[in-house]
Amino acid sequence: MAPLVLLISSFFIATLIYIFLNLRTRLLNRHHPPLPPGPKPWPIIGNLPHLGLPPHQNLAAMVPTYGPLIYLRLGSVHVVVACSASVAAQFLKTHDANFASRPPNSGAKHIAYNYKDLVFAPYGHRWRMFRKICAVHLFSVKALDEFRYIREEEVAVMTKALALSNNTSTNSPVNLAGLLNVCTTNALGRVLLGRRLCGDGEGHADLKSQQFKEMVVELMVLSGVFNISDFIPSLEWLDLQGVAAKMKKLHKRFDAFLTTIIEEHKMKGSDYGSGTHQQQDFLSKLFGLKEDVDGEELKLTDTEIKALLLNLFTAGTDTSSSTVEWALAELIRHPKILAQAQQELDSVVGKDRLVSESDLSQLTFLQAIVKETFRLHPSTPLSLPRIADEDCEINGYFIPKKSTLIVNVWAIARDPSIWSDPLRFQPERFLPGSEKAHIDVKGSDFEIIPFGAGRRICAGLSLGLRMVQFMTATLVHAFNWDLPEGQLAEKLNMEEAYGLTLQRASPLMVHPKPRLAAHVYGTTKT
Ligand code: HEM
Repeated sequence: MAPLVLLISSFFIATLIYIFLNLRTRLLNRHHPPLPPGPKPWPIIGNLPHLGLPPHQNLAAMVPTYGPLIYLRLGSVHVVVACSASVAAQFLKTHDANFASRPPNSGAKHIAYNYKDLVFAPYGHRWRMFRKICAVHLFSVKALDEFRYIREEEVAVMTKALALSNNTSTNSPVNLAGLLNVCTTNALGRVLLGRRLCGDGEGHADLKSQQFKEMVVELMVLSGVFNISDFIPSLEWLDLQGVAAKMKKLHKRFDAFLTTIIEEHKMKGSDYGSGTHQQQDFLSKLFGLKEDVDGEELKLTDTEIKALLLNLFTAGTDTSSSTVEWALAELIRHPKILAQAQQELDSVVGKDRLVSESDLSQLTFLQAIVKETFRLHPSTPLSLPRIADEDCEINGYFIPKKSTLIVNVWAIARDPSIWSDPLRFQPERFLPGSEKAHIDVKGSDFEIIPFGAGRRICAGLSLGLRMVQFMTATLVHAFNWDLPEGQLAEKLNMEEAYGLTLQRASPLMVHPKPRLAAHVYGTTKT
């Protein structure tokens, strides 16, 4: 009986909230400029049914009807969606200080240690401290250069695994995403913890690493769900989609994993490195933190350390590896572009060694390919949401305090009023002398903002960009690419699966064919 009473009273409360919100909206519209246009909301649930799957595509489809600034009411929450570069710039540049925090959500509560992390920390002291620590010890040019050898070693391991896959008698195709993910996770693992997380990097993954990858994928899928309880808090106790229960279970697994890592690390001591490389890993640096040069307190608790590691491993692996997978899929579909990129690489690097990170600045065409991939396949198509601290006005529309801001990065980068032939993969548009030659992906050109923009722009932009460019360059340079027998390049499935990150609906299965001198791959004795 009790659950029925609770259910009825929850709906009663939700109905009262709905009536109150309707009244409030009318009152707001009387004293303020109007809210932005948007589809008519349903009672109680508001526009939740309008989101559909995948939401970034459905929201983009609303632009011709409502324009580039759309208002939705999701349950009891005001939501505004920015779907053009100029509207995004209004929010993330002109009014960025007002949108510097993230809205409350079940993922932050149940998975990210109840907002004790960096990604969901409210704008303030803890967030600044996390950003400062990461900026100095992980993402500065000095830190990136210090750990360059690790990324180069891990990419070489992946290259060897791909070359070896070509020698096997089974002739089964390789799941490229799997190896790319192992590569990014191990490169990050060695920088953060001083050790690999996924087997040996050559595809012989152990059970633990398989479980870790599954946890990251599950986190992305759960974080991408529009959880009804986030929008109708009175229904939270019902957990209608079962999302909270799954999140709590996942959190327990992550926490056990991270607690073991921290305890093992404390026992092992802080020194890491071999041969000429004697750097301390990031975790050891975190343990040693006390205060910075300005005397500001920078000491982190164990919970904060686990929350930060959780952020870095989840935000920093899948995003980069899936972007490279999309890049390769586009290049396989466009053999002329692939050949042109290989020509550039051969002339800069030659055929007697692998690409090194120091080559990247000379690879203009390769960089254009990476930009074009970020344009068509941004790894977080709806970026990460922000929340309005105060009421404000954008383009003559009223944006109420506590509105959630969604920036449709995916739609902006396909806007036909900004991009010519927007659905075509055309890296030349970014080459010197072309229409978009000066456009970059680092948050100041709002036509293409795969890393977001403003104060909460991606903390790992410098690493993510380097890693994507480096892995793409290596794969293009070291191999020609065949599809499994019977599959035609022009018919390659380019559908998107839905999650917080933009995965391919069907993983890219390939046969890599080495094209450099044999000794380069490390599979033969020189
Ligand atoms: C292809 C690579 C990547 C892409 C496309 C990407 C994209 C993004 C986006 C769109 C945001 C939200 C920005 C906003 O609110 O405006 C974000 C935030 C974040 N990213 Fe990335 N990311 C990538 C790689 C990385 C890497 C390698 C790391 C770290 C190892 C990382 C760590 C973070 C963190 C910590 C935040 C939260 C920042 C904050 O709230 O202050 N990301 N990323």
